[in-house]
Amino acid sequence: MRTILVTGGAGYIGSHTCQALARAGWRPVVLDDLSSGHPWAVQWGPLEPGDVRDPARLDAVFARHAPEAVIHFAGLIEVGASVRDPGAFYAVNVGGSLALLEAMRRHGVNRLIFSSTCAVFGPPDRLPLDEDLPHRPISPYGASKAMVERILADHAAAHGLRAVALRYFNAAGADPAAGLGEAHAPETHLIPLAIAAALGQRPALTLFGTDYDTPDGTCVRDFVHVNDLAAAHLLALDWTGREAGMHGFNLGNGVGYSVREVIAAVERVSGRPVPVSFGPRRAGDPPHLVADSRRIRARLGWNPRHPAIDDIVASAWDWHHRVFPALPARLAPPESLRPVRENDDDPRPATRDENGEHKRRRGAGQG
Ligand SMILES: NC(=O)c1ccc[n+]([C@@H]2O[C@H](COP(=O)([O-])OP(=O)(O)OC[C@H]3O[C@@H](n4cnc5c(N)ncnc54)[C@H](O)[C@@H]3O)[C@@H](O)[C@H]2O)c1
Ligand SMILES: O=c1ccn([C@@H]2O[C@H](COP(=O)(O)OP(=O)(O)O[C@H]3O[C@H](CO)[C@H](O)[C@H](O)[C@H]3O)[C@@H](O)[C@H]2O)c(=O)[nH]1
Repeated sequence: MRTILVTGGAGYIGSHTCQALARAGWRPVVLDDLSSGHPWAVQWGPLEPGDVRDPARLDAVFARHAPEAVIHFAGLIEVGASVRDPGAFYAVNVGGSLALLEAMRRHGVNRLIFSSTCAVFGPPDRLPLDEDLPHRPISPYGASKAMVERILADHAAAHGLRAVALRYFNAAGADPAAGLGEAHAPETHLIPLAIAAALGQRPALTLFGTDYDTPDGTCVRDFVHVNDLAAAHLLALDWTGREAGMHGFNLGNGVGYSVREVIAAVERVSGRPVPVSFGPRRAGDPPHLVADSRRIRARLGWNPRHPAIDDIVASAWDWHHRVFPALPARLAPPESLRPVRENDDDPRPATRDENGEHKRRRGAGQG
């Protein structure tokens, strides 16, 4: 069986991708510090707890498992947090990628798939967003990913790295049958928050800005099912077996939905109203992001199987209202590995110190 290292494989997109890798005959070894990931999401190979920035830990994992390739999901993900705490984002996203690349070189591994983002582009000059647009990120999060893309291109030229950067648009949906779904804490993403509001778990969903220059005044995003993202990683992996160099691909369905349209989809699927309140714009949010994914379709043969917004929302709804609440407590992380969060929405307990305060394992504003 072929072994692949998956950093951040205990997280949302990483866990779905590990399932796809296992189905394709790979043995995914997950390196994750569990700062936002979950042991219950690691089901298809070993979990190696650790920080991707730790060279000694990386050396031990590479030596023990001898992976052929790497998929690098580990990182901080929240645009708004990156505006408030940019240093943490550069440290983890850029520093972690550099440490990983050096470890790959030390261990003779030269195939890498990297989780990039549409946020590398910033507000674009044209829509939909194709790969030829310049990188002009407006958030530290987007800038950190753009820097890593540049670093990958330089490593490809200097060291023969074969890399694919997949620029996801908005990952959404779940695979409830596999026991997988989105479980960020605190949650910041639109669809899970709208579902939580429909379920009465929060008083209302706050609309961040209703005065954008878009058809209904709210931001427009391109939501792509997480299993369609997972499938793209398999195709990209094959590609690095054939093609030299570093290649970036935009990955979305090519259809935009406004925040209000997503709320309407949650109401249709759940049969419940989503109470809303109105707030100011969120820093770092571009108004309109829709992918032109013709390049990945043509070159890698990517073809999304769940493009309809109602199907995406229905899988998320099933996960959030039925599967996630029923996860047995024994699947919670052991105390020593348990991530500590502030404003924790997760019903399972977090580590607290003797004063009852949440302990934080690191200073980052983790999303
Ligand atoms: N969710 C989206 O819509 C989206 C969009 C574009 C890009 N991305 C990128 O995709 C990747 C995965 O996103 P996700 O939504 O699955 O997030 P996630 O938070 O669920 O997963 C990230 C994983 O990385 C781990 N991690 C974080 N810092 C680490 C470190 N220093 N060392 C080891 N592990 C660490 C976390 O514990 C978590 O399991 C990220 O790189 C993110 O920037 C996500
Ligand atoms: O409570 C909320 C949450 C979100 N939104 C709005 O809904 C839209 C989508 O927001 P998300 O937080 O769900 O997703 P983002 O578009 O901000 O973020 C996603 O795309 C980014 C690139 O822009 C990053 O890649 C990031 O990791 C990924 O989650 C945005 O306009 C946001 O302002 C609200 O109105 N209220």
